[in-house]
Amino acid sequence: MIELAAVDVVFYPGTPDERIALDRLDLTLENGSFCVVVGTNGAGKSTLLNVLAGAVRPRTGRTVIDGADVSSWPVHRRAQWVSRVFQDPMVGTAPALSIEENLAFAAMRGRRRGLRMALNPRNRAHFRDELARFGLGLENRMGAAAGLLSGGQRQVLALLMAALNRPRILLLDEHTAALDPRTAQLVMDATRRIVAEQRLTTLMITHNMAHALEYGDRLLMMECGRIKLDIGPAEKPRLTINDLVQRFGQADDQILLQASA
Ligand SMILES: Nc1ncnc2c1ncn2[C@@H]1O[C@H](COP(=O)(O)OP(=O)(O)OP(=O)(O)O)[C@@H](O)[C@H]1O
Repeated sequence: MIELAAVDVVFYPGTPDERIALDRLDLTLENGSFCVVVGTNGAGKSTLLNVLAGAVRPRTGRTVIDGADVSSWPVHRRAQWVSRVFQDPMVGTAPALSIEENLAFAAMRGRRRGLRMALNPRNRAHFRDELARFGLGLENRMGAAAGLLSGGQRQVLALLMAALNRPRILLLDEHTAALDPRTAQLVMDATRRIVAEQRLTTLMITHNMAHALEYGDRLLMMECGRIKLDIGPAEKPRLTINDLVQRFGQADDQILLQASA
């Protein structure tokens, strides 16, 4: 279970530029929950993910993962439990390393062993099987540098790397926003499969309202650093885009535009 309790994040406190990014935010995520996070620009969504990853240290509050208080753990220590896929496909993979080396690095995370050890025949066979499931032919290019892949292929690799060691929480930060619609669909389908197969506790930020409705079993709407709406598994399947706009009281141009896209 993931718990955030009374988490406050304020940038530039006490100055004219003060920004309250998270406002005494409480959140509990059950294990295996696939939670979608929506909200307007500046609502605090990325800050929420940054707090969970340890990239932003809150002014107050606690972050607890499966009973362990990780509030003071830096990013690298949390990396064994927390995986993240970013919007930019170039961020999650090392371009000069081959596909299999990238995967081996991901497999090594949090363990004291060398790259060569992680590139053993058993792991290689596992990487090949996992890559083959995407249907992109990447399993036949395992020695190719990741930098030679398309953005969509790199994002698939980043997703596979993020999920490889079954993290305690998977953070998806608009991970399909930079992809063309067809590739975005492929990555979303892969996301759904991986999350379901491994029962990964997942938080996914999206500005795509169709994705917000279609994926996940819980939906959070953030506004001004708070959770404005929290829709659970019983209610979410029945939600429509019109419901969302009405219930959020938000005839917001951005949301309406993306809903109709
Ligand atoms: N590193 C930072 N330094 C200063 N202010 C920041 C920083 N990160 C976020 N903020 C501010 O905190 C608030 C929340 O930002 P955040 O990026 O979490 O919102 P968001 O919901 O992810 O927005 P978007 O949808 O545009 O990505 C905003 O007012 C933003 O300007």
